[in-house]
Parts: sequence; C-alpha cells; structure tokens
Amino acid sequence: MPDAFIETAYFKDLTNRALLYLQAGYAVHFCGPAGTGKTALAMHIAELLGRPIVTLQGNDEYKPSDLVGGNSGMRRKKLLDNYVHSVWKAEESMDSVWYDGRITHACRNGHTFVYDDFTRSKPETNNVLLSVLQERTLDLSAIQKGEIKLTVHPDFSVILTSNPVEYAGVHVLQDALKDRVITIAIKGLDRESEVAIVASRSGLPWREAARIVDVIRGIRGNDIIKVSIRAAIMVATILATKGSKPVRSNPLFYQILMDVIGSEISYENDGESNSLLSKRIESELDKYTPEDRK
Ligand SMILES: Nc1ncnc2c1ncn2[C@@H]1O[C@H](COP(=O)(O)OP(=O)(O)OP(=O)(O)O)[C@@H](O)[C@H]1O
Repeated sequence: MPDAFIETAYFKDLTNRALLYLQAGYAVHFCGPAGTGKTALAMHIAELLGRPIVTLQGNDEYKPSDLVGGNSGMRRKKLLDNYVHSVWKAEESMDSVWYDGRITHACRNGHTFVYDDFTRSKPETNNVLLSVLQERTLDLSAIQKGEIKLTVHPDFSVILTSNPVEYAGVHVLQDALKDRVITIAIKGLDRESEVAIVASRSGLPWREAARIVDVIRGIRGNDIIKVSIRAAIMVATILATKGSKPVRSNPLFYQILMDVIGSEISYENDGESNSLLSKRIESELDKYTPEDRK
C-alpha cells in the first residue's frame, strides 16, 4: 500500500494550480531541490486525473527509442496455397514487430505520463516531447516504417519533475521544451507539511515529529549541507521503533541524527564539513533544555 499522500494547504494550492494547467491542456513541470515532495505530488495529481498512469524515470542512457518504442525481433508469415491440388505455392514474408514505448503507449491510450527527474535524460532524447506537447502528434517517422505520426489521445497529459541544473547528472532544459511546459518552482516544504509527513510516515505523535523537523530545518539552514525531509522521516522512524520515548529525553537522538544526516552529506567533503555538521547539530540541540542532552 503506497504511503498516504498528506494534503496540507501548501500541497492543496500546488495541486489546484497544476490541475488547472493540465485541464487546459498544458504539461506541468515541478522543479526543485531533492526531497521536496515533487514526485509524491506528481503521482497524487496523476491519480486525481483518474486516467491510467505511465511512469518513467529520467536516465542519461536513454535514446529516443527507449521512450517511443521500436522494432523488436522478426515475424515470419508463411502462406501455403494448394488451390490447384496438384500445385503447392508457398509464400514467405518476414517483417519486424513494433512495440510501443511508454510515451507512445500513453499517447495512444490517453494515459497520464509522469516523467520523473526527466532532465536526467539527454535533451535530444526528450525532444520526442516537442511535437507531443505542441502539435499533439507523436512523430514516429524516424523509427517506425509504417505509422508515421500518431495523433495524441485527447485525455493524454504530462507531469514532469526535475532537480535544478546545479545537481550532478542533470541536463539543461532546452528552450524549445521550456516554452511548451508550465514550470512550477518548488522552493521547499513548509514546516506544517514536513511535520505532517514525518508524523504520518513514522507514527510518532505530532509534537515529537515537530521536534525532529525543527532540528533538521535548523541544520538545513546551511547551504553546504542539504538535508531533506527523507532524513527527518528516517530519524523519526528509527526513534519510533525505540518505543514512544519522547525525543527530548532520548539519549540516542543525537547519535541517530549524526548517523542519518552524516550519510546525507557527500564523503568527498573534507573533515571541515563534517565538523561543521556536528557543530550545527550541537547548536540546534543546544536549544533544547539540558535534560535533552543526557
Ligand atoms: N505530501 C506528501 N505526503 C506524504 N509523503 C510525502 C509527501 N511529500 C513528500 N513525501 C515523502 O517525502 C519523501 C521525499 O518526497 P519525494 O520523493 O516526492 O521528493 P522529490 O522532490 O521527488 O525528491 P527527488 O528530487 O530526490 O526525487 C518521500 O519519502 C515521500 O514519500
């Protein structure tokens, strides 16, 4: 059972705007830092559209045929003609077998295409989206001998997510595609949403989840160390398995925090950022009353 989607005022606003654009026939693109709920939101909106959902994860290795489809294998047709009983005529033909790629399948059947981290695919691969979004036709001429242009089903829609281009492995979004989608910049989750998600995913009471979120949001203030909601979910889930001991008096809290957040920062960083990390955690925890630090 997928995790329940928490719809706070923050997410409700994003959902309503995205549905408005999608129902007007435009593709919607959520772009923002890691762990800010873009994928969860895209899937939630896709479910609200009520059409079958086709998902794809951006990948630098993809070629256009990975999205559109191609010819696989050969089919042999043999016609034996014995119309004149004394004459046997055998005709044999071989033709290739076409298979629909995910975007073709979605275009043909009017499904909702959720393309996650799509700018991790090369721009030339994503060019297949251009005619789909503009002319509502999918150009198959480059790949498929028979069917040249597929008219996109009226119920087909596209929801894209991506990280900003500063992230490793993310390609620049080409202008031609940028003009054809409505990009909603996701800056980061508000506190209410983070606490609601962490409480829901860990089972901790709201107040305990809020404590963890506040420490992590305090640490996140530093641009060097990006600590997403995933860390808060992990810390809360671990503490929840230790029974309902309140976070404030749980001696494990600091160490779990260091272990979980430490794994979120890249180890290429020199020791300086690790000591920066522990200093930052110390200063955040120092806001607690002394008994928290037992
Ligand atoms: N509204 C929500 N309700 C429930 N869980 C959520 C919600 N938003 C985010 N989450 C959870 O928070 C975590 C991060 O969310 P998600 O994977 O959607 O972020 P993202 O922005 O797509 O991250 P990335 O850019 O790294 O792919 C996930 O575990 C997700 O299930």
